[in-house]
Amino acid sequence: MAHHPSDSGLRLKVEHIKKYFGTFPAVDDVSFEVRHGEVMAIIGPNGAGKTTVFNVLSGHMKPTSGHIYLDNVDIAGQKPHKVARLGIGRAFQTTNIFPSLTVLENVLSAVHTANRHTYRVWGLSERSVRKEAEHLLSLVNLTEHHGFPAGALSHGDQRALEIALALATSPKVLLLDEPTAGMSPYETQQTVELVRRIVAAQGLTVVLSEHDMEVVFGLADRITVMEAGRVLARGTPQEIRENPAVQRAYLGE
Ligand SMILES: Nc1ncnc2c1ncn2[C@@H]1O[C@H](COP(=O)(O)OP(=O)(O)OP(=O)(O)O)[C@@H](O)[C@H]1O
Repeated sequence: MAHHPSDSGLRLKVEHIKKYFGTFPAVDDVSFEVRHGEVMAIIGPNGAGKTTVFNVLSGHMKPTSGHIYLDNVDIAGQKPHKVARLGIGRAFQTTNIFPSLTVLENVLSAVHTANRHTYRVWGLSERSVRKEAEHLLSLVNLTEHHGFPAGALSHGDQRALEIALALATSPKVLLLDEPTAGMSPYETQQTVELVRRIVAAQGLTVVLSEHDMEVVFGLADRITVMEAGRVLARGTPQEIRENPAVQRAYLGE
Protein backbone atom coordinates (compact mmCIF):
# COMPACT_ATOMS: atom_id res chain seq x y z
CA MET A 1 0.00 0.00 0.00
CA ALA A 2 1.54 3.25 -1.14
CA HIS A 3 1.34 6.39 0.95
CA HIS A 4 0.15 9.64 -0.46
CA PRO A 5 1.40 13.08 0.60
CA SER A 6 -0.75 14.19 3.52
CA ASP A 7 -3.82 16.39 2.97
CA SER A 8 -5.05 17.56 6.35
CA GLY A 9 -8.79 17.16 6.98
CA LEU A 10 -9.24 14.68 4.15
CA ARG A 11 -10.67 11.31 5.06
CA LEU A 12 -11.17 9.81 1.63
CA LYS A 13 -9.63 10.76 -1.67
CA VAL A 14 -10.76 8.94 -4.79
CA GLU A 15 -8.46 9.56 -7.74
CA HIS A 16 -9.13 8.72 -11.38
CA ILE A 17 -11.06 5.52 -10.72
CA LYS A 18 -11.96 3.51 -13.80
CA LYS A 19 -13.94 0.30 -13.91
CA TYR A 20 -14.43 -1.43 -17.22
CA PHE A 21 -16.74 -4.40 -17.82
CA GLY A 22 -15.08 -5.75 -20.92
CA THR A 23 -14.71 -2.67 -23.08
CA PHE A 24 -17.60 -0.82 -21.36
CA PRO A 25 -16.50 1.95 -18.98
CA ALA A 26 -19.10 1.77 -16.16
CA VAL A 27 -16.90 4.16 -14.16
CA ASP A 28 -14.74 6.36 -16.30
CA ASP A 29 -12.17 8.49 -14.49
CA VAL A 30 -14.05 9.44 -11.33
CA SER A 31 -12.39 11.56 -8.65
CA PHE A 32 -13.79 13.09 -5.47
CA GLU A 33 -12.73 13.97 -1.95
CA VAL A 34 -14.53 13.61 1.37
CA ARG A 35 -13.43 15.44 4.49
CA HIS A 36 -13.64 14.17 8.10
CA GLY A 37 -17.22 14.19 9.37
CA GLU A 38 -18.69 15.11 6.01
CA VAL A 39 -21.70 13.53 4.29
CA MET A 40 -21.08 13.11 0.56
CA ALA A 41 -23.97 12.10 -1.68
CA ILE A 42 -23.37 10.50 -5.05
CA ILE A 43 -26.34 11.05 -7.32
CA GLY A 44 -27.11 10.38 -10.96
CA PRO A 45 -29.61 8.67 -13.22
CA ASN A 46 -29.96 4.87 -13.46
CA GLY A 47 -26.82 3.31 -14.88
CA ALA A 48 -24.65 6.34 -14.03
CA GLY A 49 -22.18 4.09 -12.18
CA LYS A 50 -23.01 4.82 -8.54
CA THR A 51 -23.28 1.20 -7.42
CA THR A 52 -20.08 0.35 -9.24
CA VAL A 53 -18.28 3.18 -7.39
CA PHE A 54 -19.59 1.74 -4.10
CA ASN A 55 -18.43 -1.76 -5.03
CA VAL A 56 -14.98 -0.43 -5.85
CA LEU A 57 -14.84 1.59 -2.59
CA SER A 58 -15.83 -1.43 -0.46
CA GLY A 59 -13.45 -3.81 -2.23
CA HIS A 60 -16.23 -5.91 -3.80
CA MET A 61 -14.87 -4.94 -7.22
CA LYS A 62 -11.29 -4.26 -8.22
CA PRO A 63 -10.93 -0.99 -10.10
CA THR A 64 -9.39 -1.21 -13.57
CA SER A 65 -7.19 1.69 -12.49
CA GLY A 66 -7.08 4.55 -10.02
CA HIS A 67 -6.43 5.18 -6.34
CA ILE A 68 -8.56 5.26 -3.19
CA TYR A 69 -6.78 6.94 -0.30
CA LEU A 70 -8.25 6.39 3.16
CA ASP A 71 -6.30 8.66 5.51
CA ASN A 72 -3.54 8.79 2.89
CA VAL A 73 -3.23 5.01 2.53
CA ASP A 74 -4.12 3.61 -0.89
CA ILE A 75 -6.66 0.81 -0.37
CA ALA A 76 -7.68 0.36 -4.03
CA GLY A 77 -7.97 -3.30 -5.01
CA GLN A 78 -7.93 -4.68 -1.43
CA LYS A 79 -10.41 -7.44 -0.52
CA PRO A 80 -13.68 -6.45 1.26
CA HIS A 81 -12.69 -7.83 4.70
CA LYS A 82 -9.38 -5.95 4.52
CA VAL A 83 -11.11 -2.74 3.44
CA ALA A 84 -13.58 -3.15 6.32
CA ARG A 85 -10.74 -3.65 8.78
CA LEU A 86 -8.99 -0.55 7.44
CA GLY A 87 -12.11 1.49 8.19
CA ILE A 88 -14.64 1.49 5.38
CA GLY A 89 -17.96 0.03 6.52
CA ARG A 90 -20.92 -0.66 4.28
CA ALA A 91 -24.56 -1.05 5.26
CA PHE A 92 -26.11 -3.56 2.90
CA GLN A 93 -29.77 -3.77 2.03
CA THR A 94 -30.57 -6.14 4.92
CA THR A 95 -28.48 -9.01 3.53
CA ASN A 96 -26.21 -9.28 6.59
CA ILE A 97 -29.08 -9.81 9.03
CA PHE A 98 -29.78 -13.20 10.60
CA PRO A 99 -33.61 -13.13 10.51
CA SER A 100 -34.20 -15.79 13.16
CA LEU A 101 -31.85 -14.22 15.72
CA THR A 102 -33.11 -11.36 17.85
CA VAL A 103 -32.18 -7.79 17.08
CA LEU A 104 -29.81 -7.73 20.06
CA GLU A 105 -28.23 -11.07 19.11
CA ASN A 106 -27.54 -9.73 15.62
CA VAL A 107 -25.71 -6.71 17.01
CA LEU A 108 -23.89 -8.76 19.69
CA SER A 109 -22.64 -11.09 16.99
CA ALA A 110 -21.42 -8.16 14.87
CA VAL A 111 -19.60 -6.60 17.84
CA HIS A 112 -18.02 -9.99 18.66
CA THR A 113 -16.84 -10.43 15.08
CA ALA A 114 -15.44 -6.91 14.94
CA ASN A 115 -13.71 -7.47 18.29
CA ARG A 116 -12.03 -10.64 17.03
CA HIS A 117 -10.56 -8.65 14.17
CA THR A 118 -8.91 -5.98 16.26
CA TYR A 119 -5.36 -6.44 17.41
CA ARG A 120 -6.19 -5.86 21.08
CA VAL A 121 -4.42 -8.40 23.29
CA TRP A 122 -7.32 -9.23 25.60
CA GLY A 123 -10.31 -8.20 23.54
CA LEU A 124 -13.42 -6.68 25.04
CA SER A 125 -14.99 -8.26 28.10
CA GLU A 126 -18.41 -9.86 27.67
CA ARG A 127 -19.86 -6.93 29.59
CA SER A 128 -18.27 -4.32 27.29
CA VAL A 129 -19.49 -6.19 24.22
CA ARG A 130 -23.01 -6.05 25.60
CA LYS A 131 -22.68 -2.36 26.48
CA GLU A 132 -21.41 -1.57 22.99
CA ALA A 133 -24.28 -3.52 21.41
CA GLU A 134 -26.81 -1.69 23.57
CA HIS A 135 -25.23 1.63 22.67
CA LEU A 136 -25.51 0.82 18.95
CA LEU A 137 -29.15 -0.23 19.34
CA SER A 138 -30.01 3.02 21.07
CA LEU A 139 -28.18 5.02 18.34
CA VAL A 140 -30.39 3.44 15.67
CA ASN A 141 -33.52 3.63 17.85
CA LEU A 142 -34.05 -0.12 18.15
CA THR A 143 -33.72 -0.52 21.92
CA GLU A 144 -37.41 -1.29 22.33
CA HIS A 145 -37.19 -3.98 19.66
CA HIS A 146 -34.06 -5.67 21.02
CA GLY A 147 -35.88 -8.97 21.76
CA PHE A 148 -37.71 -9.23 18.40
CA PRO A 149 -36.57 -11.73 15.79
CA ALA A 150 -34.78 -9.48 13.28
CA GLY A 151 -36.84 -10.94 10.44
CA ALA A 152 -40.02 -9.62 12.05
CA LEU A 153 -38.89 -5.97 11.90
CA SER A 154 -40.35 -3.54 9.38
CA HIS A 155 -38.29 -2.81 6.27
CA GLY A 156 -37.20 0.54 7.71
CA ASP A 157 -36.13 -1.02 11.02
CA GLN A 158 -34.20 -3.75 9.19
CA ARG A 159 -32.26 -1.07 7.32
CA ALA A 160 -31.58 0.64 10.67
CA LEU A 161 -30.34 -2.69 12.05
CA GLU A 162 -28.01 -3.05 9.04
CA ILE A 163 -26.57 0.35 9.89
CA ALA A 164 -25.99 -0.78 13.48
CA LEU A 165 -24.20 -3.90 12.18
CA ALA A 166 -21.98 -1.75 9.96
CA LEU A 167 -21.22 0.58 12.89
CA ALA A 168 -20.10 -2.40 14.99
CA THR A 169 -16.80 -2.40 13.10
CA SER A 170 -16.23 1.26 14.15
CA PRO A 171 -15.73 2.45 10.58
CA LYS A 172 -14.06 5.73 9.69
CA VAL A 173 -16.22 5.94 6.59
CA LEU A 174 -19.71 4.46 6.26
CA LEU A 175 -21.07 3.64 2.80
CA LEU A 176 -24.85 3.75 2.48
CA ASP A 177 -26.35 2.49 -0.80
CA GLU A 178 -29.74 4.08 -1.31
CA PRO A 179 -30.54 4.10 2.42
CA THR A 180 -34.20 5.07 1.91
CA ALA A 181 -35.02 2.83 -1.08
CA GLY A 182 -38.47 1.28 -0.72
CA MET A 183 -39.29 3.24 2.44
CA SER A 184 -42.48 5.03 3.39
CA PRO A 185 -42.24 8.82 3.84
CA TYR A 186 -42.22 8.30 7.62
CA GLU A 187 -39.42 5.71 7.47
CA THR A 188 -37.49 7.99 5.11
CA GLN A 189 -37.71 10.86 7.60
CA GLN A 190 -36.59 8.51 10.41
CA THR A 191 -33.61 7.42 8.31
CA VAL A 192 -32.56 11.01 7.60
CA GLU A 193 -32.62 11.70 11.35
CA LEU A 194 -30.74 8.47 12.03
CA VAL A 195 -27.93 9.38 9.63
CA ARG A 196 -27.69 12.87 11.14
CA ARG A 197 -27.52 11.31 14.62
CA ILE A 198 -24.72 8.85 13.84
CA VAL A 199 -22.68 11.50 12.04
CA ALA A 200 -23.00 13.78 15.08
CA ALA A 201 -22.45 11.04 17.67
CA GLN A 202 -19.59 9.13 16.04
CA GLY A 203 -17.90 11.88 14.03
CA LEU A 204 -18.48 9.55 11.13
CA THR A 205 -17.79 10.31 7.48
CA VAL A 206 -20.57 9.09 5.19
CA VAL A 207 -20.77 8.41 1.47
CA LEU A 208 -24.29 7.68 0.28
CA SER A 209 -26.07 7.11 -3.02
CA GLU A 210 -29.67 8.17 -3.18
CA HIS A 211 -32.46 8.83 -5.65
CA ASP A 212 -34.68 10.84 -3.30
CA MET A 213 -33.54 14.43 -3.79
CA GLU A 214 -35.19 15.62 -0.61
CA VAL A 215 -33.03 13.15 1.33
CA VAL A 216 -29.93 14.23 -0.60
CA PHE A 217 -30.50 17.93 0.03
CA GLY A 218 -31.42 17.22 3.66
CA LEU A 219 -28.26 15.27 4.45
CA ALA A 220 -25.40 16.04 2.12
CA ASP A 221 -22.65 18.54 2.82
CA ARG A 222 -21.34 17.94 -0.68
CA ILE A 223 -22.72 16.23 -3.76
CA THR A 224 -21.03 14.44 -6.64
CA VAL A 225 -23.24 14.09 -9.70
CA MET A 226 -22.46 11.20 -12.03
CA GLU A 227 -23.67 10.61 -15.55
CA ALA A 228 -22.65 7.75 -17.83
CA GLY A 229 -19.69 6.78 -15.64
CA ARG A 230 -18.27 10.29 -15.36
CA VAL A 231 -18.48 13.15 -12.87
CA LEU A 232 -20.86 15.74 -14.29
CA ALA A 233 -20.64 18.16 -11.35
CA ARG A 234 -19.41 18.47 -7.80
CA GLY A 235 -20.32 20.97 -5.12
CA THR A 236 -22.47 22.01 -2.20
CA PRO A 237 -26.22 21.30 -2.40
CA GLN A 238 -26.74 24.97 -3.33
CA GLU A 239 -24.16 24.80 -6.13
CA ILE A 240 -25.64 21.57 -7.47
CA ARG A 241 -29.18 23.00 -7.45
CA GLU A 242 -28.01 26.01 -9.44
CA ASN A 243 -25.80 24.08 -11.89
CA PRO A 244 -27.37 24.34 -15.38
CA ALA A 245 -25.77 21.10 -16.62
CA VAL A 246 -27.22 19.22 -13.64
CA GLN A 247 -30.64 20.77 -14.12
CA ARG A 248 -30.59 19.76 -17.78
CA ALA A 249 -29.25 16.23 -17.33
CA TYR A 250 -30.75 15.13 -14.09
CA LEU A 251 -33.10 17.31 -12.15
CA GLY A 252 -35.06 17.55 -15.40
CA GLU A 253 -36.41 21.08 -15.00
N1 LIG B 1 -21.19 -6.73 -13.48
C1 LIG B 1 -21.46 -5.97 -14.54
N2 LIG B 1 -21.20 -6.38 -15.79
C2 LIG B 1 -21.48 -5.61 -16.87
N3 LIG B 1 -22.01 -4.38 -16.78
C3 LIG B 1 -22.31 -3.91 -15.58
C4 LIG B 1 -22.05 -4.67 -14.39
N4 LIG B 1 -22.44 -3.92 -13.31
C5 LIG B 1 -22.93 -2.76 -13.82
N5 LIG B 1 -22.84 -2.76 -15.17
C6 LIG B 1 -23.25 -1.63 -16.06
O1 LIG B 1 -22.53 -0.50 -15.64
C7 LIG B 1 -23.36 0.67 -15.69
C8 LIG B 1 -23.39 1.34 -14.32
O2 LIG B 1 -24.16 0.53 -13.43
P1 LIG B 1 -24.37 0.89 -11.90
O3 LIG B 1 -25.20 -0.20 -11.31
O4 LIG B 1 -23.09 1.20 -11.27
O5 LIG B 1 -25.25 2.23 -12.02
P2 LIG B 1 -26.07 2.98 -10.91
O6 LIG B 1 -25.75 4.43 -11.06
O7 LIG B 1 -25.83 2.39 -9.58
O8 LIG B 1 -27.56 2.73 -11.35
P3 LIG B 1 -28.90 2.56 -10.43
O9 LIG B 1 -29.27 3.94 -9.99
O10 LIG B 1 -29.89 1.99 -11.42
O11 LIG B 1 -28.59 1.62 -9.31
C9 LIG B 1 -24.72 0.21 -16.20
O12 LIG B 1 -24.77 0.45 -17.58
C10 LIG B 1 -24.72 -1.27 -15.91
O13 LIG B 1 -25.50 -1.97 -16.84
